[in-house]
Amino acid sequence: MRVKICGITKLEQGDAIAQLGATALGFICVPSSPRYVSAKKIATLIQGLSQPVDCIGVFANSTVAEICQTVTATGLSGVQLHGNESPEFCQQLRQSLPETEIIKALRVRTTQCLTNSESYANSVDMLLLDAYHPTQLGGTGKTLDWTTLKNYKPCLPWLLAGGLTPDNIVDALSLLQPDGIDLSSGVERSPGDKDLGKVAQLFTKLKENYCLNY
Ligand SMILES: O=C(O)c1ccccc1NCC(=O)[C@H](O)[C@H](O)COP(=O)(O)O
Repeated sequence: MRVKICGITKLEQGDAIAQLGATALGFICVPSSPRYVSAKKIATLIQGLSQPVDCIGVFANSTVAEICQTVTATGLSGVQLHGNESPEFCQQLRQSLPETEIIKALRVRTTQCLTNSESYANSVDMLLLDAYHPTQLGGTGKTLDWTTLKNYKPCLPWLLAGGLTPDNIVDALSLLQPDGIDLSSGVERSPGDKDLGKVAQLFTKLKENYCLNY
């Protein structure tokens, strides 16, 4: 199972989180976020990591040119689109960045969102389901209604996000079988400042309950 920890802003924390078992680190490229990191900073963070890990840049309603520029400048291995990007936009991005993983985040407001997720089948590699919030795009700490996802079997692999914590992860994974999980505020002290104790607790829970080998 993939485990993505999002909102990394400090090298020592990103490195420690990768060593604890994260398979992906997320870097927020949305300037209005308190977790925003510039392309220059992301490049430094990625270069400083002591072990290989997927490095995902999180964008919201950026242009193809802006995303390509950031990917080229940083060495990101993937991008997560967290705004209102259409399947056509994702297709265009894929043509411009054929080697880069593309994850489309859907902020689930109604069950119609889940049906619409099928329209991304040919334009992205993975889906991420996050909670809807009226004023914030992500990192809200708000959970999805997991029961509405019980029969969700999309045509693409998917990550469960939204308000996951070391305390609720076992409940979430006992109901759902995503291909991976994504956490941000549930493992931090304040926006962008990760709590390594909470990250360690998360991996302990995952190992105890799912026999994960890290
Ligand atoms: O985290 C942010 O500040 C953010 C800002 C703008 C767009 C996306 C953002 N985060 C995206 C993520 O992938 C978060 O990990 C995801 O929303 C889950 O966050 P949380 O509920 O805090 O675990």
